[in-house]
Amino acid sequence: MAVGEAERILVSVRLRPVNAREAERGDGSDWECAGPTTLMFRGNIPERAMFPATYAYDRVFNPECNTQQVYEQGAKRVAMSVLNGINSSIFAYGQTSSGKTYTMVGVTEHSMSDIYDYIDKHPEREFVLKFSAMEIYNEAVRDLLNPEATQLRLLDDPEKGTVVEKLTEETLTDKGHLLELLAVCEAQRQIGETALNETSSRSHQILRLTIESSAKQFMGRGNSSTLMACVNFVDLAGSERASQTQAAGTRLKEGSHINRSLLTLGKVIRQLSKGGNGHIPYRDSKLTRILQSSLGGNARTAIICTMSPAHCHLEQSRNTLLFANCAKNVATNAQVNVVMSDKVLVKHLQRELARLENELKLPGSASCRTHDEVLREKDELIKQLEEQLKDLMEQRDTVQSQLENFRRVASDGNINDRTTRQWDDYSRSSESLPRIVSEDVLSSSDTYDCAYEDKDDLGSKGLDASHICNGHHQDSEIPEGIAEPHQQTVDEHSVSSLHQLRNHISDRKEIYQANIMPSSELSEEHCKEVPWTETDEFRRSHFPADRFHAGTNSDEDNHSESMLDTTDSAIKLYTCDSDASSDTEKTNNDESLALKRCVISSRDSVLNRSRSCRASFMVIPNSWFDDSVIMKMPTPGEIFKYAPRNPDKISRSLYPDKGDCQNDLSLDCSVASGGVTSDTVVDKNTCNEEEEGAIDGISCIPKVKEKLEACRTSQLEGNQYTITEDFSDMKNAKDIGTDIAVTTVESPRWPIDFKKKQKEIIELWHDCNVSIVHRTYFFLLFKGDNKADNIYLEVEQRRLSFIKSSFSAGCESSATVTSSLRNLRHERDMLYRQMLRKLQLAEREIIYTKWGIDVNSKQRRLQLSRRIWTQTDMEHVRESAALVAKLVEHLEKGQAIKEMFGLSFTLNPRGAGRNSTWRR
Ligand SMILES: Nc1ncnc2c1ncn2[C@@H]1O[C@H](COP(=O)(O)OP(=O)(O)OP(=O)(O)O)[C@@H](O)[C@H]1O
Repeated sequence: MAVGEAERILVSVRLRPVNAREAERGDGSDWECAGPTTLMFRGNIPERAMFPATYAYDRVFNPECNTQQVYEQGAKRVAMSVLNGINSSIFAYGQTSSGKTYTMVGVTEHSMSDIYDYIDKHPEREFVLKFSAMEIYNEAVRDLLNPEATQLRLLDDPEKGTVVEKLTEETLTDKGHLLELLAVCEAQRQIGETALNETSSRSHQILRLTIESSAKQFMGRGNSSTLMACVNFVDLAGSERASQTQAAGTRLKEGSHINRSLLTLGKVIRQLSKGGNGHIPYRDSKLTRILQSSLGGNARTAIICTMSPAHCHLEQSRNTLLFANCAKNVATNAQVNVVMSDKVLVKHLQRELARLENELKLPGSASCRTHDEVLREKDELIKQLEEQLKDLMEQRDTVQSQLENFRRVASDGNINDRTTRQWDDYSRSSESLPRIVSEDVLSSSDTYDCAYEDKDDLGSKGLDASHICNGHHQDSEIPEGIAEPHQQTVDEHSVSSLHQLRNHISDRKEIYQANIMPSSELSEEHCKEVPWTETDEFRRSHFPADRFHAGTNSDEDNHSESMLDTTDSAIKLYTCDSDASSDTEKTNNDESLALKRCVISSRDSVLNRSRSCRASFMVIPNSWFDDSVIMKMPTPGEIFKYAPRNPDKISRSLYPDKGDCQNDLSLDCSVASGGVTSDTVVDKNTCNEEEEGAIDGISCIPKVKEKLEACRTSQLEGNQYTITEDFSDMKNAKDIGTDIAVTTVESPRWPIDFKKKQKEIIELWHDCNVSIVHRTYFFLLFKGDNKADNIYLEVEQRRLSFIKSSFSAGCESSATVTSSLRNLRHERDMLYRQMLRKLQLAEREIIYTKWGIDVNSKQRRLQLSRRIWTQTDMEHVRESAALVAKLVEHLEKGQAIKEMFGLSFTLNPRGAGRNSTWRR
């Protein structure tokens, strides 16, 4: 086998003859050699079938074989490798009295003899032989050539591996010298008498011959190289059973050390035989540490396993054969060890350098391929990045052109300008109130559920009249709240309604909330919200008049008025229409504040939106600025009117006792799927099969079923049942694309819950360093006068709770917390700058005074910016919101808003997709 190739340990098994003691006991031989490599079990034992009958090794030697043959066929090749600069080791392994020492003495002598023969035959080379010998006795290393020496230490050498410190190394003068030293070793070795062996070796003996050789003709010129290797002759102590050796005292102690180190050797061999990168416990014994390089390392190795064929040693023999089986699978990695002179080393290195250079030049060489691959990968990466850049630029161009388009449309006198002007007029009429939150401050952002968009920005998303609120009637007024599948037509408002509305307007601010979504989703997405924004026509066709408590226009008008009357602080939503002129006309006719609910669409837009977002222009009341404003709840009659189902039934459901509905809850689930709409009202008294069936069709609302079940139970028990749970799950159902409108008719207690939730959210904003502008808008927009607000608050509260828990659990990197604080500071800086621009001197002074800031202090603006939204009490919050709304009115669209919203709604951009940069 060529050097450097994977080799395996050469394993042979030698059977010794049955000795006199065994023969006396009549212990016959269980084993015989079936061939040069096969050993067979011939014994007759009951459990025979449990063990293999034949064993194959590199060589097997029957009792008749002499040691010469064993050496020739089982060790010579390995031993002689040392002359070629290859480390080698020859082991004898087996139970006590099996013939290890007998074999190793012979093998060593034959090896030495052959080595000297070789030296004699190669006069052209100069050989230097060094001899050392040690034994490991009771886990102590002893120098056999220096008996006086104390226990030797083992050192780890980075180049040589484990070395035995201060081990005597004799340079041999001739063969006779070697034989003398061998005799010394034999004399020094620990031997003891056991029941099995009168001269039992009680230690592991390692005889080491190191050979250096150089070609004589190059010696002394500085350009010679030397081969250097060593050969180990290892005579291991024999594994033994105390019962068999009848060991006691010293012998017992020796035996336990022997067995322990042999056990480690067995583990090492077993582990090596498995291959792979598992841990090899070399360091568990001195024997394996010293022999580490000979076991699976830079060495050729031969192991001669010796066996007694006697039946009484069957178990030990089997163990020996198992060890041999493992050993034959151990691969070694023998190398020629060359010691070079400096000159040779330089030459060698130069040659190596030239070779490597050639490899680099030649295409197809291993290293070139590696470089090529790396280059190819880089090229691909560059290509990908270029494509991404191109995409992004295209998207930017598209958005820009859409913006231009929309601006053109807008400048043609569309309704938005007019609406804005009208609204400005209205808002100017109320000096004491926060001013309109400007369109400019609201730029596209998809950070949060709601992206804020200014009117011009609608155009930037490719919105023209046909894009906006496609599929909705232009004059559909949507009474606010997800719950109500009812809507009003602006045209149908009576003059008095408009008048009332105008009065309300004076208490309101315009904010709009616009979301971006692909146009392909527009109609579908919008339709998902149809149950509460659908047209009259649709409503009439699906909900015949007889199913309504008030099914006529007149009734609706009444309702409209009623709503205006009763929901003083309600947010009004108007769908934007595809026909701008109509809208304008409507606006003119109504002279009402155009509160546009616009779903903005752009297929090309890279600005995504959450499905839970709604795009709306909203007028928000300033009721939050005034605690005294208490929302009026719909009367039971109004609730009744909204439910698109049999009024009698609902009436029964809601008012079983003719009026008391305070603790009832009814769920109206309009499931629009495949053109089918089914309505179900659930309450404690109407849990009938019809309703159950309808609800069964809504697989995504398990809570409804639970409530039904609870209702039924309650009915059976005759108890009143109250459902006060939130409806976030239903909101979720809507979000995931199920067309469900949930109408909740619940206890008028919910405004109280709203206040509580609002307070919690304010605390959470504070804890989570949420954007000030976000807080402001949220605070102003969601005032709790409808169920939809409750859902938004629920979502907001849950999200913030999650963020807070993530912060406190350390789930989020400190960088996220830090960056949110940093962003908050930037936001305050922005407000600080805005103060000078947006507030008149007198106005500023009033505000400073109001906020307890010395009007003459140098840092008054800074102080003010640092105080906004720092407390969680309602008065402070209200003041902060009012001030921020005023300051952000005319902010440049884009950067500021991105920063502001970037910190609020995403914990961490990790894992964000390609559009993540857009999702702040
Ligand atoms: N192949 C053989 N032919 C003849 N006699 C042998 C052979 N092998 C061993 N013997 C004899 O068996 C006895 C025990 O042998 P040896 O001491 O070599 O065993 P061991 O394995 O070294 O035992 P221990 O582990 O106890 O040192 C010796 O008297 C030896 O001469």
